[in-house]
Formats: sequence, C-alpha cells, structure tokens
Amino acid sequence: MVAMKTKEQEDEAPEERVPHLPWMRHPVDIDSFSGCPVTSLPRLDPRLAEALQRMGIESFFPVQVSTWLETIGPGAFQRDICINSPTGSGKTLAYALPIVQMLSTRKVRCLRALVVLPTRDLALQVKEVFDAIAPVVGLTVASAVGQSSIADEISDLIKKSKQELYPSLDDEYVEMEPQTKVDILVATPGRLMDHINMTKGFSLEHLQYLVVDETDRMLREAYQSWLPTVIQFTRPTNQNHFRHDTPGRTLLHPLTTIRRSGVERGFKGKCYPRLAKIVCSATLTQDPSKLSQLELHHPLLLNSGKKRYRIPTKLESYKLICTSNIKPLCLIVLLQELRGEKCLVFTKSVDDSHRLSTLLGFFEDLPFKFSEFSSLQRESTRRKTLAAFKEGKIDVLIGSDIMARGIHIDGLRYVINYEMPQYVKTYIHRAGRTARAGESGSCFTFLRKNEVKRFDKMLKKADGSSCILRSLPEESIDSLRPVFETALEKLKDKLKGSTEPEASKKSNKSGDKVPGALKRKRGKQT
Ligand SMILES: Nc1ncnc2c1ncn2[C@@H]1O[C@H](COP(=O)(O)OP(=O)(O)OP(=O)(O)O)[C@@H](O)[C@H]1O
Repeated sequence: MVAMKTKEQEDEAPEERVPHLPWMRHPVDIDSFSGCPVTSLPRLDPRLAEALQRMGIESFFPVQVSTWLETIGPGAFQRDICINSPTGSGKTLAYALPIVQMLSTRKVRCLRALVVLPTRDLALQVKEVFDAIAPVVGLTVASAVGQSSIADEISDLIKKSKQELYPSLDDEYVEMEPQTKVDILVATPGRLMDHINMTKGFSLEHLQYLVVDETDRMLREAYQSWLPTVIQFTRPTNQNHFRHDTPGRTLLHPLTTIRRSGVERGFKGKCYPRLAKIVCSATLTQDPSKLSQLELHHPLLLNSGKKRYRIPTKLESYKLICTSNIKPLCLIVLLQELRGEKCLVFTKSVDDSHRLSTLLGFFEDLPFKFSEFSSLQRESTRRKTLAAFKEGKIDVLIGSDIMARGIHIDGLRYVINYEMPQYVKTYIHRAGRTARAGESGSCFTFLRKNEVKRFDKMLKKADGSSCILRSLPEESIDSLRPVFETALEKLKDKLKGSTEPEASKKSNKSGDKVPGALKRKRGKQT
C-alpha cells in the first residue's frame, strides 16, 4: 500500500527531488528573460500599451514577458500554462494582459474569461488590474465575490433576455442568445457556485479562458466542488459540434468562435474548442493528484530559477532569538526601531492576534499605531482597517494568515513573524507581502533557541536563502518591564471577565460563526 504524504511531509521532503510529473522536470526558466519596455513587447495592442503607461508601467517583469511569449503569437494558448514565480513578481498582469489582448477581437459579448481566487480581497485586487486594461479594448469586467447583494451582482452580470423585450421572438433564437453581459469575471468559488446553481442566464458555455490564481491553496480545499463543476460545464460536448455543423442556424454564427483559442485538433480531423487554463502561485504544488483536478492540456511550466521555491531577490530575512516570556517586549522594541514604518505582524492564530493586540493596548504612549486584523471581525471593519493601513493612518497590523496571501500594500517594508511559521510555504507567503515589484523589504522572525536549527533548514528550501541574526538592545527591553507586568495583570483580568475575545462577540452579533477554538476557555497567557 502506498502511504499518502501529509502536507508537512511534502514540505519537508528534499527540495532537489525530481518532480513526479514529467512536464514539471523541464520548465521554462523565467529568470532567463529580462524585463522589456512596454513599447517593445511584440504584438502588444497599442491601446493596451497606452493604458499600461497611464498606470505607470514602463517595462514588463520577466514573468510577464515569458508568459506573453507563450500565449500570444503563433502558438497562442496551445498549451495550458503553469506559473511558479515569487510573490510580488507581477503574476496578475502576466495572465491578465494576454487574455485581454486575445479577447480584444471578440465579436459578441458573453462570458469568455473566468478568474477564480480564494478570497474576496484578492479577487477585488485582481479585478482592479483587469479594470485598468480591459475597457480600453471594449471589454467589460465584473466580480462575483459577495461584496454586494446577489441581486446587484445578477444585474451586473446578466442582461435582460430578448424574450422579455420582444415576447414574439422565436424560442430557438432566445435559447441560443448569450445572456451574460460581461466578458471577464473575477470570482471567489462560493459566489461563483451560487451563480452557476441559481442565476438564470448565467452560462459558462462560451468560456475560453480559466485562471486559477493561488493554485496550491485553491486545490487544497474543495470550495463546494467549483472546479469539477466548471470543467464539466466547459467540456466540449457533441451538442457543441452539432451547433457548429447544423445548417440553417446562421444566428449562431457569431458564436462559432466559442472557446476557439487553445483549439485542439484530432476530432475526426475537425477543430473542437478547448478551455485554455492558466494556473499560478508562488508555491505551486507538484502533487500529481492535486494537479490532475485541473485537467491540464499539455501543460507548460514557467518557473523562476532552478529551485521549487524562491523568495524575492530584495527580501532580507532576519531572526531574533528570545524567550516566550519577554517576546511582547522584544516585539515592541523592534517596532520602535522600525520607527513607525508600515509593518505586518503575523501570529499563529486569530486567538493569539487578539491577545497580543489587547496586551499592547495596555501599554501607553507606544510610538506606533496598531490594529488587529482578524477573520472574526466584520468584513466592513476589516476593510476600514486595511484602508487606514494603506493610507498610513495605522502603522502596524496584527493578524494571522488571513493577511498572508496575495494582498499587496504599497510601501510595506516590514513583515514580522511573531512565531516561527510551520512551513516554508507559509514563510514565503507572509514574507512576500514586502519586497514586491522589485522593491526591497525585510522579514523578521522571532524564534526560541530550540527552533533555530529547524528554521535555518526551512529557509534553505527557499532558494538557499540565508538569515541574519539580529539582536535588540537589552536596556530598551528592561525599561519596558515594569509596564509589562502591569499590562499582563490587566490582560489576565480582562480575559477572566470574558471567555470570548471582542472580535468574536462582534461577529456573534452579526450572526457569523465562532470557531470552536475560540469557544474554549483561554489557556496560558502570552
Ligand atoms: N511591469 C510592472 N512594472 C511595475 N509594477 C508592476 C509591474 N507589474 C506588476 N507591478 C506591480 O507589482 C505588484 C505585485 O504584482 P502582483 O500582485 O501581480 O504580484 P504576484 O506575483 O501576483 O504576487 P503574489 O504571489 O503575492 O500574489 C503590484 O502592485 C503591481 O501593480
């Protein structure tokens, strides 16, 4: 019997091992491409070039050049593309640009590209990129993320049927009419499934491109079986061929380009449409059983460098060794040294984030403004907090891995791991909130003495990255001790009076679920 590997075992396996999947063994090396001025990218639509320049983009990053060359031109989308490139390397534009350019010549508006991401925040961030380039070539973009009511989303997505407007119209015509009024949809899996299951007129029939961003995370969870559902609905069927070939259905002709890109030959000598896929991550899984869910077609891997994982070139990693009992003090001293620069602090759970934020709240006159950022907070609270952080009204956000994936914050230079991340992938995604788009940044990790060896070994997997030992001035730590004692007492009192953190009380009011862990009585304090 073959034993299944746990996530941890997969992570701890030697990095040099040869991938099981043959197509993963000989990737295109993204690093062998250099940046390219916007005006020099072959075949780029001048309207898109102008839009990009308006966005302040002067030249393309290597991942964007390499993806473009594999998707635009004679071999356009003949193979599915898998991108494994570091955080902040520009993967969003790498897939958005070729899709928009390919769709810029479409005749009839209907849903042709679908981008799926695990969270609403990420989906909205990606939609912004499409919004900046798609309208200049006449394409419409929408989101299905649950930010507005389902009714509002439906009115953005679906146009009134001709039958409603012209009741005498032939049924056959009405049935074939594409009803979505967007070309590109950026969605989270839950809302996507709501529309697939319930929205009249929502159809994936004409879909040509599917992007699965943050692929490893998307494949780890089933998310209501969205992926098999999308694949099932977009699989070429006999019905499709029937429509192509049946004489007299001239009204369908504008749609005969359905999923023509990535056209696959071999069906009795005729072309039949195939859904072209792009999947991407900074930590792309190599697990065949997970990747098989995507049903990739002759996949081509674009990989940065030789190693499986890479951290951004301008990221500096630091480790700080301290005992648990003075860790909050060390954090305060470190934050003081960072002089109120924007910083994300990662704890290992929402519970810990809440405790740490509450504790820091008992210190008066801290020279930085901080806030908790938790999945237990209301969506509106989180949005406001993030906006305040982006605007520089808050210097430090304390949260768990909810902040780790994909989120981009301009000018963020520092990330702190308050506890050692369990997996190298976690380190990469957390640290990757800084040092993005060629900027420099630093990631600090607090460690206990007995964690140092394991941490160094873990970092070696990220392209052999080294980590600098950083110390903090003893006298600064000592000067905070008296206040710390009092703060700890206050924290104990506060938590004694409440078995649930404030955040969970708030979410109860709004009817959200409270995870089991938080219902339990609090354990030992920080
Ligand atoms: N060619 C470019 N020139 C300048 N800035 C760019 C360019 N391409 C992308 N950017 C900027 O780089 C930042 C990071 O891009 P993006 O979010 O696409 O990275 P990513 O590779 O998807 O990262 P992650 O893996 O963390 O999701 C964004 O702010 C984006 O606007």
